[in-house]
Amino acid sequence: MKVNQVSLTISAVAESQYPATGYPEVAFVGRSNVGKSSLLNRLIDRKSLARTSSVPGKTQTLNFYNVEEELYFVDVPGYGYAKVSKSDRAKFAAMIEAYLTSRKQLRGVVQLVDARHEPSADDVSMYQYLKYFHLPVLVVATKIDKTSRAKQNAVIKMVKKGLDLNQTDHLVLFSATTGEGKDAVWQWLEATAEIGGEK
Ligand SMILES: Nc1nc2c(ncn2[C@@H]2O[C@H](COP(=O)(O)OP(=O)(O)OP(=O)(O)O)[C@@H](O)[C@H]2O)c(=O)[nH]1
Ligand SMILES: [Mg+2]
Repeated sequence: MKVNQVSLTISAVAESQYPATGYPEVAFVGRSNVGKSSLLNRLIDRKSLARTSSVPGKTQTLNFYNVEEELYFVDVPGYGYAKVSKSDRAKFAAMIEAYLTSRKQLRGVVQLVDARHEPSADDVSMYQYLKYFHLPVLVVATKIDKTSRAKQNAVIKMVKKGLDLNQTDHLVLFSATTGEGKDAVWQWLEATAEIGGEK
């Protein structure tokens, strides 16, 4: 999909603030600093609409991006960041949980993992959690630009095994830096959110 119009509708911390338009939604989850906001920017061809940072913990709210008045991308705070205080972590967890488990418009979740490392215990928990609630998941192994081509098959194996990836879920190797994998992510998004449009 070629995105012409996209804007941040709201940075929400409570359900009452979620948009009421009823468009399908896709959420982006993953460890802090894994590259969620960067993936989002790459998908919509904007350099920095979603704020990114080399310091983990940048995204602290549920950020709803209206894409072409057709769907929302929801940028979710990262998990597994040790420097976030315990009480803040509990707050984030409750907010994310409420959203993932009760949002009717949520069609699927893009879960990011770092292509350079085995999925962490937090990654595994998150994947199991999403599967428990029967949410379709696209696993994106990102920062693939930091891995040599020769190792790509090994990355696929490592991620599939680490998460015990379900047959029905897909895996895409991705780089926000080079754009590799972008079309494959869009294909999944369009199919999952049931939206049309040319790329
Ligand atoms: N080389 C490379 N760097 C990346 C890629 N994606 C993200 N980064 C870098 O990783 C850092 C974190 O990226 P963000 O997109 O802010 O990560 P995030 O998951 O949104 O982080 P939080 O909002 O803190 O949870 C930034 O310095 C990005 O430039 C990628 O595909 N390749
Ligand atoms: Mg972010």
